[in-house]
Amino acid sequence: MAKHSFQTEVGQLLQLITHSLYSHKEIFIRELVSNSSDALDKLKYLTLTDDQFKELSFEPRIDISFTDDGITIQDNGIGMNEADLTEHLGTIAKSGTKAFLGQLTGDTKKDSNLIGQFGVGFYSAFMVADTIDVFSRRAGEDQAYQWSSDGKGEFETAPVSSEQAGFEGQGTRIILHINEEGKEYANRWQIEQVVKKYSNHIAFPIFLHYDEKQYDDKGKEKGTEAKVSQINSANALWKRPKSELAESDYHEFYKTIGHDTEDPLFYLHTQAEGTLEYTTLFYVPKKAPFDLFHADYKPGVKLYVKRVFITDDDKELLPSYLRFVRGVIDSEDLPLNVSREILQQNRVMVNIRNASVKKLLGEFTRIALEDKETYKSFIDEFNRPLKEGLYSDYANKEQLLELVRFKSTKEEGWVSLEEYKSRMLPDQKAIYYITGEKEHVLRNSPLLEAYKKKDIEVLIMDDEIDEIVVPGIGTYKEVELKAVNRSDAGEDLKEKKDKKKEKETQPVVEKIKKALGDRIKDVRVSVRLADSPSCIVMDESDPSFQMQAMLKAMGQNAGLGEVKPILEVNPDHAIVQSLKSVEDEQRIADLSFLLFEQAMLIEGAELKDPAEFVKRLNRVLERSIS
Ligand SMILES: Nc1ncnc2c1ncn2[C@@H]1O[C@H](COP(=O)(O)OP(=O)(O)OP(=O)(O)O)[C@@H](O)[C@H]1O
Repeated sequence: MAKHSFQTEVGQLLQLITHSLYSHKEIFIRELVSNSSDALDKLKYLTLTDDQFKELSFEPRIDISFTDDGITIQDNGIGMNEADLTEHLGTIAKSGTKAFLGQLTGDTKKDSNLIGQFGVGFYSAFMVADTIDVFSRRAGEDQAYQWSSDGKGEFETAPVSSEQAGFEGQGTRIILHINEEGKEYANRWQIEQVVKKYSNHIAFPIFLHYDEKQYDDKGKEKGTEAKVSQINSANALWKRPKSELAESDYHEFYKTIGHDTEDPLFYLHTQAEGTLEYTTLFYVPKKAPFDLFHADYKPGVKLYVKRVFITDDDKELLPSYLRFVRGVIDSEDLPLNVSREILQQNRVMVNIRNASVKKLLGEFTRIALEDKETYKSFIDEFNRPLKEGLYSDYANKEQLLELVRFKSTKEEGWVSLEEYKSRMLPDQKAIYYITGEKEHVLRNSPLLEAYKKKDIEVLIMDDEIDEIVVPGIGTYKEVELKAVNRSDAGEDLKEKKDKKKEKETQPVVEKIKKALGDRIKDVRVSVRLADSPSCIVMDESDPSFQMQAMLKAMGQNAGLGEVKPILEVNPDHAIVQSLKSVEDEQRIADLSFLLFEQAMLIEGAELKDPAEFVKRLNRVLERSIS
């Protein structure tokens, strides 16, 4: 026997599973059955598309039986050789596993939800088993192998004979030597109930082997008889008429294909007939999948052709901004041997994809109108991917603009652009927004003072994607979107009297400009300030502070040079007023720099030279108390 150690993450995950999923022990059956079903799907596909497997006589099935100390689950699917066993049952292939494990809090309830989204798979069986033996033979290979482990850090693999494996041909047999926790499942009724609950609509038959007690005429036990019965309905759920399906059927099926412990937020079942015949069953999870923002996320939609599984690893079945959707696409018109490479150019596939996007966006729109509470939960989780759609799915931009939500200075919670537009003041020229990292910093920004005073609503955009997406929106129903931290948004606020003030304050502006020199791009008289003496804005053509930080983080700031802000000063503020009469160079410099540096600080920007700032501050303070 060859000894192997589990990848560190597997060890951690095993620990967590046993502690967090305690109240959901039964899911081990769902996970093992789902793995068997995947293995059958894979082999079925090969028998239809690969010459090497076309002759294979193959009646896909899953068998569950009992041994003296446990439960056995067997399938005649694709199987695994020694390398597969070591890799698939010794490591976790999912990207971002480390980051995921780092997110866990130690709070059982929260962690069990997170683990639900992560998908525990095979390892969940260690909740109910002291040791697990896996016997497997890969389709097309002669040698069978055994994998054994007690889930405590190591596992062993070895070649075995057909007798030892317990079967001829390809497939996998998993023997769970159950522990105290697992005992309750080692009977016919429990297994039947759990399989019906989660795996009724797995497309392959599941047979249960059990001993039935026999009685004589007098009702006395005379022995047992071995029986086999099929315990699931083995039809693809999505193919059944909607009228025959209850919400609970949809929900349990979701838990199987979505590997989730919770019900979905909502689902959408479409059976299209006509020029193209296909079925789609889409689910939106309650919680965002853990890998939603990982570049190598696992897609959630499986493609079938006439109920034959084709792929679950195609990121193009839906546009990437809808990658949180789980479910099934089943086409009657695609060829079975459609190669995954040409799928994207296939006319049928393109049509199904476009129609699916329309259907999904239509459903989101309906929910937004009819079920505010569900829509809020949806936006809480999926606002950001929807915003990605604004720049990646031009054809549906108008509809996406109605779906995305923002925070606002006028309302608690989420607001839509439509709501904003309906609240605009009669002479308001644009939809105003402010971008930045932290909501509370934005809400307290001096840039908002004039808008507050004039009762103009401003959208608060603290999601880092806003910075990239929103400037590209341009207009919403012919109303321009304008960032208030941009130089030209101030123009809109200007009134006649401001022109006069601008003129009067010009000498002060010149003084400050001279004092600050090349630290700033320009100094201007502000119309946006009410209480604060100064603020910082960026020139129309320059990237904002966050954009600069983002470019820097991505290593793309080379050639950008130093981007300088524009300083705006409040002509009515006492500090600015006082500068009119100050002649002492040092004092002009101190006050000018303090106006500039405080505006930087309030925007959350870093000061170039904090020590100098403190010296200046102290000079001014000293003078004020002497
Ligand atoms: N019965 C089986 N037949 C063939 N391969 C299997 C079987 N069970 C597991 N495997 C292999 O082991 C891998 C790991 O299984 P595991 O259940 O841990 O995760 P998964 O199924 O890939 O992910 P998840 O369950 O979260 O979707 C599978 O992807 C598959 O390659």
